[in-house]
Amino acid sequence: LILYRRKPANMRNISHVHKTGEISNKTLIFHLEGVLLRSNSLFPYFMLVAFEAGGFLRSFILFLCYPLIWLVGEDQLGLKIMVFLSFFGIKKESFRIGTSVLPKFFLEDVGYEGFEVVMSCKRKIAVSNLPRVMVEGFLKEYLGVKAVVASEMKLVCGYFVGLMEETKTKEFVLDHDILGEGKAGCNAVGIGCYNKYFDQQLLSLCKEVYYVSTTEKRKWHTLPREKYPKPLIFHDGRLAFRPTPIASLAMFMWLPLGLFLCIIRFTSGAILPFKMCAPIHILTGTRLTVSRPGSCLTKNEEKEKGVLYVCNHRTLLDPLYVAYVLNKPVSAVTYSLSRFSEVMSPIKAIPLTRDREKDRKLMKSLLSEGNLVVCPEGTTCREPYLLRFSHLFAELTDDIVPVAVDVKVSMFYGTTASGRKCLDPIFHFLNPNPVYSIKLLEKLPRSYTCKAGAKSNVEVANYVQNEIAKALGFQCTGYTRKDKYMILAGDEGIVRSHDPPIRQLYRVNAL
Ligand SMILES: O=P(O)(O)OC[C@H](O)CO
Repeated sequence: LILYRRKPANMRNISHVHKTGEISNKTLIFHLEGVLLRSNSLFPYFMLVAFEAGGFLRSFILFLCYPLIWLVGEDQLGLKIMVFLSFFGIKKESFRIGTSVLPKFFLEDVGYEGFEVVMSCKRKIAVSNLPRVMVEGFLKEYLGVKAVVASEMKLVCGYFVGLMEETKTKEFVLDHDILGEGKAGCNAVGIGCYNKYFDQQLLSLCKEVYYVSTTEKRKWHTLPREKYPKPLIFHDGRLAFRPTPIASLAMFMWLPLGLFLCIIRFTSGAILPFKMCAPIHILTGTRLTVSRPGSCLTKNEEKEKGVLYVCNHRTLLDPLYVAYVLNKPVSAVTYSLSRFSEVMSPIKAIPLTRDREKDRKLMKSLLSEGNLVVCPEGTTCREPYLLRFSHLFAELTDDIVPVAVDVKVSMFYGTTASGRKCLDPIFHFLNPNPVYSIKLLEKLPRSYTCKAGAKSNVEVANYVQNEIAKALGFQCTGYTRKDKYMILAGDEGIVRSHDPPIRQLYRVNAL
């Protein structure tokens, strides 16, 4: 039984869209929450805004208000309460969550069946009850919608006051000539959901109207990753889970214990020798899986110096885990290392300058002293993709060992593009069971090196990138650090180089 709040005369069920196949050349007006998203609750999206833009305290207040929001209705007064609590006092200029954080969560909530219908139309107009700043980035970037009809947020001196302007949908559509084709009497098709508010005036502009029932939506499948209209490679924000009310409750209940475990994990890692901190890490719930190449290393190879370990970059902690697995002294070079991380690092960690000559000299001298770990992507990537490998490392030595690194977290991401980088290890260790996986691959064959094999540095870098991708089942891309930061933070990710390291802790004998 399908119940509709209001059934226009020309209304049909969405399942008819496929049968007729007539809408591909028409303008489609669809309701984002009603037609694309499987979940009926908007709370997680506001929780993300509150947490990422406002912090723990703001998200906690929003969480405490959830019973009231639920009572007054998430679509009605509850929406206004969520908007107010999440946005009040946030600076508009620095608000990038709509493009850097929310698209991942929207994509994970998209229903495959609704998505197929929406994407079958070339010209799409989206309507949403959420503020424009939350949805526009996703709708335009991933779905290619022509226009978004959603509320603007009121501003005072560049800050959100937490109130939405009233949306005059029909006027907006007509004024901007979004429908074209002579406005009234145009060839538009509307799709809404029976229990979601979908501007009735807007519907009156449509020749055909389709509705989705909630019964139908419950049977919808999640959109498989390979069907994403564009690969999701970069995203920002600390929360690694969808903050539904129940999941948020779990997070807030976990925090006191999590903080305690985080302090133990962090301080033991920074102060104790690896051999002593390993059992502490295991007891506190961190996991490490290691895989080594088939051919066993000879005693001489184990003691070898001057080996360059080239790994992909998942978090700031990659070189530490590689050092732990190797169980021999190594140094690490890395870009954008915060002073805090540099000081706390239990291995010799030195920031790169991005001046090719200076970096070459630095890495050469470190290799002459011992083994070195380098992450040529130059920045971390959270998804199963590898960014372009900078080829500087390939020129330095022929003794190269690729290392494939992966990390699994369930609550917080230990990386950030626009947040405080010094908190990266703290957030990583705040996870209940962070899992690290290190795969040491075969040393590069002589034929695939620059000196002995006469390969170009680019060929070697690409070869290593491919070997690591194969080992992890990831995809190689040509994206760079600059691309990532332009997308997520709106800058090039250039780090102000600081003075020479004030303190480097040589923990060689700690091994
Ligand atoms: O993700 P990023 O840009 O903070 O990169 C991490 C740094 O390279 C520190 O290892």
